[in-house]
Amino acid sequence: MAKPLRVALLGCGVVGSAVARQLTDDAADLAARVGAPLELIGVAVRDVTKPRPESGVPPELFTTDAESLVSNADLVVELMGGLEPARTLLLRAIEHGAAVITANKALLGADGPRLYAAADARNVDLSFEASVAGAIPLLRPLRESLAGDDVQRVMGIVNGTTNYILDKMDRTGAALPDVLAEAQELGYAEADPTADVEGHDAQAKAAILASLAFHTRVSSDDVHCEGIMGITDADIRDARKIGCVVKLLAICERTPDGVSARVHPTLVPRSHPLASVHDAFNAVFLETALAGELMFYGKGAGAAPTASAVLGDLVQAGRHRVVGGHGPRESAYAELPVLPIARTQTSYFIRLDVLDRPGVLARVANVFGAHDVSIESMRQGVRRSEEGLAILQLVTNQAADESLVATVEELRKLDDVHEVSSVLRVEGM
Ligand SMILES: NC(=O)C1=CN([C@@H]2O[C@H](COP(=O)(O)OP(=O)(O)OC[C@H]3O[C@@H](n4cnc5c(N)ncnc54)[C@H](OP(=O)(O)O)[C@@H]3O)[C@@H](O)[C@H]2O)C=CC1
Ligand SMILES: N[C@@H](CC=O)C(=O)O
Repeated sequence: MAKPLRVALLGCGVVGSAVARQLTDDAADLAARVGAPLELIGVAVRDVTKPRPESGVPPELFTTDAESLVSNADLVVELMGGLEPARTLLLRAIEHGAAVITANKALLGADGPRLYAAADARNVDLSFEASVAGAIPLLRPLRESLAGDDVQRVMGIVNGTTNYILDKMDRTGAALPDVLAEAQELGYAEADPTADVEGHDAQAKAAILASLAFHTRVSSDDVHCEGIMGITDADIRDARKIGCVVKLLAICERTPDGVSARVHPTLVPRSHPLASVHDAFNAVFLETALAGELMFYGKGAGAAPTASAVLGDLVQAGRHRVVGGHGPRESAYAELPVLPIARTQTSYFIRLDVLDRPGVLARVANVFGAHDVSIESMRQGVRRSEEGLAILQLVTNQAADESLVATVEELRKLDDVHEVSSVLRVEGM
């Protein structure tokens, strides 16, 4: 057995506590797998007086001096979250030659290439399996197993909180704010849950996935993002009526013109495997040139599942310290253009409240035709006779998003249209 490896833990919240607990409870097995004991030398937190019995960390190991900690460690595990001071601390740890492990998708989505380059230059491991889809082994397959294949499409549910909320709304009819509170209590939501419900957490994960899948530089700002706060009970009911369920999807595509990445609420047919992803579970589909279709499924959030991914990275990085070698590198990449959402091919579900009068269907259809958008299906809903309105629910065939946006704009201006009451994208029909 080699001499102990010094581990610095930055953060001891939901995930950090579970990692610390496992480092103590499973010390002997982890040491055997690494080939050296993992010695926790300190845990950086904001408040050293906060009791954290669940972590099993002796009180004397807590510190607010994260900088000294990272300068003295062989392995640094960052579970604080946020951009700063996490970025500065990780760069400092790399500079000191420590291998770094992080679950911080916000930081990687915003500034991943800078960290990848720093780790490569210093020849140290930078591992971040837990940053996307929690416990699911997804990034290592992308970085290693599929390195010789061409990934063409990544489509998945990568935020546990919003899946928990949408699934609960679908299954129980509960209201969004009540279910969000539950997701927070269960430890799925980010410290600021707006990152979950407004789609920014999934946006950062989509940037990481697109960068790894297509070996190019995609940052969070390149990812079109819409959250779930606008999803209403009526949307959930409409989805049900047309045999769909609403999911927040991250979709990354390689096209002949470049790459695209987007996150938005999406209608998914109930027959599609993603429709059966319940609670805080995540699932990701990959379509590749050689392997064909692959699906990854598992727990995407929560203390223990996320700790599993972090510890996997820690064991691998520790092993490299003991026997040599290093994990995959990310600083060699193509500079592929990132396409705006306007040029992405997609389908829309549109709900219209129209005046029920002769010729209305033809006039509505003309608007679609004028923008080269064809209608896949149309359903006329219950007539609200006192207002003389009828509800039309239409699903389009695939078209450029800009044509679909223009179609909706023109529908809004049509005299026959009282209101465009819902617009959602559809995938997997
Ligand atoms: N929760 C989950 O299911 C998942 C989380 N992640 C990611 O893991 C990371 C940690 O998440 P989570 O455990 O939920 O977060 P928490 O908010 O529960 O914990 C954050 C911890 O970091 C400490 N901390 C925050 N800022 C500082 C600072 N400036 N200096 C020192 N310590 C600091 C906090 O200290 P104190 O306790 O004193 O406030 C706390 O212990 C995040 O990047 C998150 O996105 C990834 C996958 C799943
Ligand atoms: N808040 C995130 C936690 C994991 O990344 C989520 O809900 O998925």
